Amino acid sequence: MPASKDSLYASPLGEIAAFSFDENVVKVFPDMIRRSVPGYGTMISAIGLLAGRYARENSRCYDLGCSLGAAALAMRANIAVRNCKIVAVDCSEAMIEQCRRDIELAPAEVDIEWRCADIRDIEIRDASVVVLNFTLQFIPLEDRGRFIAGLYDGLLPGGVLILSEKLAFDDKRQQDLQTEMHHLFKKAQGYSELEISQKRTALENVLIPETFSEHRARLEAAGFSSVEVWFQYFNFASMIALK
Ligand SMILES: C[S@@+](CC[C@H](N)C(=O)[O-])C[C@H]1O[C@@H](n2cnc3c(N)ncnc32)[C@H](O)[C@@H]1O
Ligand SMILES: O=C(O)C(=O)C[C@]1(C(=O)O)C=C[C@@H](O)C=C1
Repeated sequence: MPASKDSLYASPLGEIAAFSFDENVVKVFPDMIRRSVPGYGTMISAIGLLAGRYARENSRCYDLGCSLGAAALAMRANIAVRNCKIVAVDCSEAMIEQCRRDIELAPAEVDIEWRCADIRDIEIRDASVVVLNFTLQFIPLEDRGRFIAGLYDGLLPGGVLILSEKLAFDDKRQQDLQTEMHHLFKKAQGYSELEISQKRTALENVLIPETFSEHRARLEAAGFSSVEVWFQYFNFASMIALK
């Protein structure tokens, strides 16, 4: 399906519903995420390279909150080991249906299993690579610790977690500046003030960002021995956590 332009928030909306990954978002998602997340394409390419480096024979690579499967596809293009399976999970039926409909898999290639499930409910096991590309931010705060601890247990020794998130900042000047720069990025991508402000309202209490220190503390508490930011563009960052 050709990607359509995102104009979901272009006209004034009387009441702004909480943001959800429904059929309307699915139709415009590739355009929406590319024009909303600074550095998105760079992060997807790097996830492919990291999967090529870390994927192990007889293991699984997980794309959790896969949306339309961009990270899963980047991993598939880079994995060269045998008997390594990609498991791509999303709780939005509209997203998973689109993946199943659109993504052709030649039998010889690395297998991708598309699963419609809540990532808090699945068993993660034998994982050499786990990707959370802008997904943890949508999980209720109180569930994040237990979820990351389970994910850590499912990683093989030497495995990697790639965690990309919208960040918050303790310092108010940084918070204001990074938010302003993100909005300027969106404007430069063609979004109007109205689109930016209505989307912001829709994401309130739905996307809950945390600081890098909070992410690092949770990852270390779960057992990760090394956590670093490898990419940041304004308030969007991607971390590598090593088991
Ligand atoms: C910003 S999108 C992720 C983008 C995608 N990873 C990419 O790289 O293109 C967040 C996704 O997480 C999914 N999601 C949010 N909470 C979830 C949960 N508890 N279980 C499974 N998927 C979830 C949403 O349905 C949505 O598709
Ligand atoms: O913070 C914003 O304004 C966003 O649009 C960010 C964000 C995200 O980080 O997931 C929110 C929802 C859409 O899926 C695409 C991008």
